[in-house]
Amino acid sequence: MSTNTSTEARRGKAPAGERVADWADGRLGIYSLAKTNMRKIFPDHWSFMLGEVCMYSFIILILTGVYLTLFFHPSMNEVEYHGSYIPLQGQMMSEAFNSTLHISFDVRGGLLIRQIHHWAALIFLAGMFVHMMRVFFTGAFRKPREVNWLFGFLLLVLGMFTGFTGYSLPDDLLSGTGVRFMEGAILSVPIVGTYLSMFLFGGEFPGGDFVARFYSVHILLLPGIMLGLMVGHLILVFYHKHTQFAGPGKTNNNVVGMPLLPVYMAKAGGFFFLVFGVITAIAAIASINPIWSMGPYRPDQVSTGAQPDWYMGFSEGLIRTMPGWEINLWGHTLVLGVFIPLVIFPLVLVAIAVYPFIESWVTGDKREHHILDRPRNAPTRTAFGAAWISWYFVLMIGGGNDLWATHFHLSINAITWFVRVGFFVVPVLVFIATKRICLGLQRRDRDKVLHGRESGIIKRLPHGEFIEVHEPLSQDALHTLTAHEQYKPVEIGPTVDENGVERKVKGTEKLRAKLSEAYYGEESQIPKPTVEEYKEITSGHGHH
Ligand code: HEM
Ligand code: HEM
Repeated sequence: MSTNTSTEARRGKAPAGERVADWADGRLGIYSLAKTNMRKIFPDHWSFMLGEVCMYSFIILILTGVYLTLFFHPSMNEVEYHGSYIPLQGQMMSEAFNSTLHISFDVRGGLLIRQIHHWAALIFLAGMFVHMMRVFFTGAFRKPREVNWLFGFLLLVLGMFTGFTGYSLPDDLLSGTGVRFMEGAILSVPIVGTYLSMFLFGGEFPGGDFVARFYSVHILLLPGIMLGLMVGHLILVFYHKHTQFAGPGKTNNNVVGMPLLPVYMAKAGGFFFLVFGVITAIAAIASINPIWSMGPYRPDQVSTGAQPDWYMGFSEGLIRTMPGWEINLWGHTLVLGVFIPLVIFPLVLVAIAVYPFIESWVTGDKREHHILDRPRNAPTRTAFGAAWISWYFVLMIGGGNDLWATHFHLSINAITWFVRVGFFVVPVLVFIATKRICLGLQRRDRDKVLHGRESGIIKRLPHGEFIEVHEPLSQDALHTLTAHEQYKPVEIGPTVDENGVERKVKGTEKLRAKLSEAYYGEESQIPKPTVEEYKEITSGHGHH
């Protein structure tokens, strides 16, 4: 203490900022925390900004959501409308709908904030979708990041349900139709369906409770869990350190990039305002969910062109295109036309969650990976990803079959049949095409390494032959194009033991060997050039 006082006396009083920092360090240990973390290196690539888009749109959702809670009344009590929107004057409606009209027409900045909230939700989910694709196609989910992939997956699913509960709140004709859809799906569950529905709606649909219930789920429960998961997600990104693309000087044991402070923080701060600005500009220009033109919800009415928000479109597609099968058993009806889609719905999503574990089982690869794959170098994975996306989009076409029919003058039955057939056929075609494209790109890389880049310069040789001059690649480019590993498929191994006794090969072993062959067999990768090949061609014997 005395030394401190004497140093202080010698130097004069420390600046206020330093004193505050010292005060905080004495209580929170911020110096050592900052020392270890503030200089943390982040690699640079545009696709690493997608995670940030999710984070910023989530923050925007919280900020605008809080503003909306100040004026929104989560109640289904009937009231008569007396606001400034003339066409609905005197109509009976729920307080929820009434207050959303009030937000839209009478609260200062209300409509803009509502629109920002809704657009941010759409962008949040799109951001998560694309971010997930980035992580998937580059193999960033591999060890040690599988748990973080699961955190992300939960964020995606919870995000979808938060969005669903959100757009159900205003209690307009469109949102009510969406909730009715959900009620139908719940009712199709054998034995417990009716009880579940009674429990959720507090009696016969729509009852008088669901807006209030969805409200607590929407503003507290789900965002609370998501916030926790997001913090966990980011802590894990910090803990594992970020992955990076292959390149000179980049290895599995280092990270090449910019320090968190000041460079990355400055960029991230700017990027937050950019995302906020773009969402606000969209919200100010493009109308979204104009509930006044839909009117209040009445269970005996359905709005035309009813569409859920985009991320729920695939589930709607499942139901709209499924044949209306029903079976009657002992006086009970099992509505397979709704129940089967209800079962497929989580399967489409769970396929995402389990993928990292399936891939590591199939490939037998248990090592850590911090260098990302170029999608072309993992053709089977890339093909699976593309097939899954095509599946999702085929179902989305099914979800909007009425709009496709009216906008493109098509028969609704033709679209339904297209989706039914496409559900099985399109992913297979996309899988095959993607794999071929990846292999083609691998061949091109091989060619570039061995023969150089096509320069577009045509030369005529003295004897009249025309040739295109190929320029050799730089050492950096050569490294990047040949840095990927090429695996060998896992094999079943000897089927007789050391005593010559035949052992039983398990079905799972056979499956694994088959799948592994599909991942890394001869058909699934083009051998990358070897040093010998390169030397032979570039030593002057080659012709370019
Ligand atoms: C992941 C986060 C969230 C998503 C995806 C989301 C999505 C939505 C959507 C799509 C709507 C319908 C908006 C409309 O009227 O057109 C909505 C409404 C609403 N949200 Fe959220 N929201 C989220 C978080 C929050 C949070 C954290 C709060 C409050 C703290 C909140 C409060 C509200 C309120 C009060 C409404 C009803 C008012 C209205 O519909 O205009 N939201 N939300
Ligand atoms: C609220 C939603 C989410 C937020 C705020 C978020 C945020 C982030 C951020 C900021 C990063 C680091 C920068 C980057 O790589 O983009 C990251 C990395 C990561 N995210 Fe997300 N993410 C979300 C959803 C998801 C989803 C849906 C998945 C996958 C299902 C996922 C899986 C991952 C993985 C595995 C990493 C590590 C990638 C690497 O080190 O290369 N995240 N996330």
